[in-house]
Amino acid sequence: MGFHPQYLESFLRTQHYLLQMDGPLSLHYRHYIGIMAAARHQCSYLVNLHVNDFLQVGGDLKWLNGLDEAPQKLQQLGELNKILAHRPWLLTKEHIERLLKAEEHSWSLAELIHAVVLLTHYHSLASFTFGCGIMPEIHCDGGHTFRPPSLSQYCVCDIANGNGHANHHDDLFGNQEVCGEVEVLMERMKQLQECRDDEEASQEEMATRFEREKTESMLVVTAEDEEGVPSRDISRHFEDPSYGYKDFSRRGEHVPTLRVQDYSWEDHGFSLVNRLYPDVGQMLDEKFQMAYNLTYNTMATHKDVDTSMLRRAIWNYIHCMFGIRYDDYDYGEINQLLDRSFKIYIKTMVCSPEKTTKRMYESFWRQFQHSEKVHVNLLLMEARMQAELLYALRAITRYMT
Ligand SMILES: CC(C)C[C@H](N)C(=O)O
Repeated sequence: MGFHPQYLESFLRTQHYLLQMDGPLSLHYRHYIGIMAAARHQCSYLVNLHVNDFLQVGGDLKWLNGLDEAPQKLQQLGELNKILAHRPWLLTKEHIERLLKAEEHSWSLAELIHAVVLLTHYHSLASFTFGCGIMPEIHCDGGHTFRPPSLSQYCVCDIANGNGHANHHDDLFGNQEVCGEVEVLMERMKQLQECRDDEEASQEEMATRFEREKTESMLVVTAEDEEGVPSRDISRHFEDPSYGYKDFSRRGEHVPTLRVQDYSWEDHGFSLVNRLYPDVGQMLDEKFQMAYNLTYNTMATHKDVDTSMLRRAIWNYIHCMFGIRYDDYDYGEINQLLDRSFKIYIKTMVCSPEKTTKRMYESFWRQFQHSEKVHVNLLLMEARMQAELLYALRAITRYMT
């Protein structure tokens, strides 16, 4: 994240507030919820971090044996954790009610909002972590080091010699298709910009385009079908493998549409969070805006480019996978701007981040900078967080009214 200091600041401020500052939940609960959320995606890196923090603030070692050794109140959060992580559109006010009316194990509304924000924060942070190839340290289970792809263009000998340019590797990477990738993309953006003005699609046509993109996004195959090697670390105790994104995408379940007109972060979610957990709504809002608007006006080596169309396509594609529709957006643009290998990366990173591979990371946008790929990861992470939050907050609103 250090590539994007402005964003990093906003991220750290929010995270610090959620974990350390005054809030409805006790400190060890906060870290434990972080562990639960990261474990949903088997993210050992984040699990390890929060296990340490959990113990440091006096958390009970026993709880780390698994959710069933934690207090009933936390156990009840397990269901919400699962649904939020994999099929948030299935959340209903009944789920909320069960948490709020559980007699002595009840959650207060404020506690629940705090928990929901933590869960969505750590689900999406797990996406970012895997998306950037961050692994536990080399001495830990599942750990190995990460070499930035930009380095892979160089020979170790070049670096040792202080020879920064990949001269003799140019032919290797210089095949035609990869070479023109950025220019082709820029040309498409230009064309779309021009067409926008003279051709208005009907409401129906726009709705059809959304549905088509949503259905297609479900069919994007994320990873080789083999199951991952079960990890031996702590996260296995929390994870219920019977429930994942894959289950429903395989069965081709229908994802209902949430129209942003009916429930949006700006008009609905934001004020609900702010009312129940002051300041956090504001911080999240700033962080979303920061990620959405962040630009350096560059495309690989090209400068002074307006990239808003491309960034919007990425953001809206993620929301589209979650069934969230913006009536005024033409989803036809997505197919023009995001190619297959990019979609595979996006879907894997957002829906089953633990399946992201180095190869997937390297296969998309090969001419772009490493920092630009991290930038993509920020967009994916924040869009995912907002999507999950929207569904959780909508269920809470429905319960309250
Ligand atoms: C994600 C990238 C397309 C972002 C681009 N480099 C920009 O500064 O806007």
